[in-house]
Amino acid sequence: MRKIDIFDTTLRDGEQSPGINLNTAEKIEIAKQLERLGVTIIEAGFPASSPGDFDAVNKIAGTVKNSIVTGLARCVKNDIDRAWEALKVAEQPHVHVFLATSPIHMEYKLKKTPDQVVEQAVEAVKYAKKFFPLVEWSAEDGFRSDREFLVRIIEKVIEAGATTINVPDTVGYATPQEYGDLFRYLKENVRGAEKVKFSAHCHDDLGMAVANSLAAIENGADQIECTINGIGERAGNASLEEIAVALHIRKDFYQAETGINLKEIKRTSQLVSRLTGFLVPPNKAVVGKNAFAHESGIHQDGVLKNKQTYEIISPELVGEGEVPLVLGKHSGRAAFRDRAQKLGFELSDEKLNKAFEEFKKLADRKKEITEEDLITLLTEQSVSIENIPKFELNSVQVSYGTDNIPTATASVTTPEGETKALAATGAGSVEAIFNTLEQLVDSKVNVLDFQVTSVSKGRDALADAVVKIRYNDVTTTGRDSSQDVLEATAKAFVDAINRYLFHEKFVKKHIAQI
Ligand SMILES: CC(=O)SCCNC(=O)CCNC(=O)[C@H](O)C(C)(C)COP(=O)(O)OP(=O)(O)OC[C@H]1O[C@@H](n2cnc3c(N)ncnc32)[C@H](O)[C@@H]1OP(=O)(O)O
Ligand SMILES: CC(C)C(=O)C(=O)O
Repeated sequence: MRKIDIFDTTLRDGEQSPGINLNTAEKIEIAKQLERLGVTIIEAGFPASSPGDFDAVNKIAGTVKNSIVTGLARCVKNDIDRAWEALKVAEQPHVHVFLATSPIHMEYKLKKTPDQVVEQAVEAVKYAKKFFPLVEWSAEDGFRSDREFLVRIIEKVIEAGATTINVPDTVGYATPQEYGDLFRYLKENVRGAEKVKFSAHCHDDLGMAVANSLAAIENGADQIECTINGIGERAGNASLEEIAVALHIRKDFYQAETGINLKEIKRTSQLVSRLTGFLVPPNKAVVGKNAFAHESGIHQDGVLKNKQTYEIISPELVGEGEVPLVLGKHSGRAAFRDRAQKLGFELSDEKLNKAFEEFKKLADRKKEITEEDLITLLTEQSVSIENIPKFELNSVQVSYGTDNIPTATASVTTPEGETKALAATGAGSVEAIFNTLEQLVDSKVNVLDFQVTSVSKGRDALADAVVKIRYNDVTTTGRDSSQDVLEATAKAFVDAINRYLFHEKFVKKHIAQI
């Protein structure tokens, strides 16, 4: 297995994301977590850029012991001096100097000829070498640079003492094949290439940063520069977590390992997200909330039979806790049964099917089915009155307005199989429902108590209604739930009547026998 060094630049290039501004304490917290994660190098900042960055780099250099700490510097003496001031306390002082090598950057940005750029790079590396044992030199916009010029300048900076050569795709323009090919070309054509590490640094403008980094590895790169959650300038950098996990899962193909403690990945991602305020998209590979969540019935059925049918990464690998199967509108019976059993419900097939039908109806209307929703649905089925002719509520409709008399219309199927519909008014919507249903069950019903509570949180929460009645001298309590408060109320009322029927048919008989 080849060892690939992970150079984390979350605190430097990552912090260049518009909208991110970390203070020293936050940077130290992230650096300590990166050390736990096992990255080889932490780029802690750009010491010459501000007193705050200087302070953060200096404190991190004095704190972190198990990863190399580096800082960025232009090919300018003052930048290198500031970097040395900040980094001299480090265990293995390392500096990262850079200079652009593409025609467009040299001509328009630096306003220098290629010869002047070579001279400036060499001088800077020589100067840095006076202080730092480890000097990385980056050819900024290296991918868009002329290959022969790259070979020339890289040979010169190696002679000047550079220990790592970084060839960035600064603007995220490369394709994997081209970027890989560039690494192969440089490794084959640069004199002294075997004396240094070659590093890749990719941006995600075309969404290819990770693919390009992996292509560089296939073609001889020894180090990858990347960030947690892929944050960074513009569309960001290559995601550290994706690269580390890809190399691990496909070690059969890449034959390379990073030394990253994969179990720390989730925690690191969450910390960076919290401190930067950059939320991780739910569908983000490896660290997204949905990265291990299976929602569709066919997938869930497969996963229950054998996880590997649809899961190439186990959540535990990256320190993610157990991820329950998502129950939603695309789920099937297998996942529903599995969750019901995990929640401790032992339902007959008939009751389970009934609960599943209710669940599907609810899932069509509700974005997220919570555990409380499921428990409510399953409890209803587990205590439901089976095998007796009973009332079924077919529909209920309420007309309400602040200036109108509330009117409810309801339709029920009676225990005898007859469909009846009626309308009645009331002082409020609930009373109108009760008055209508009372007429449909043909006898006086006293409502002794009535309560509605919400089962879960949010504006689309399920409503749970409880209605206690006195009906033909028997007291029963009905309960039902629905996303709509009034529908839950009507169903709970009908449930109370059915419990009376159950009482008459079974309980009374049972009492008479004793
Ligand atoms: C690809 C990358 O991500 S590179 C890193 C980018 N990161 C940053 O720029 C963040 C920190 N930067 C800063 O705080 C500031 O830009 C500073 C402190 C570095 C410099 O600030 P200023 O002195 O005001 O210069 P300004 O940013 O306006 O322009 C950059 C200057 O550096 C020059 N320069 C750019 N890159 C390099 C380099 N690698 N080596 C030497 N000079 C460089 C530019 O040509 C320009 O010079 P000019 O002023 O003579 O035209
Ligand atoms: C400083 C260099 C490595 C950089 O960030 C880039 O080229 O994107």
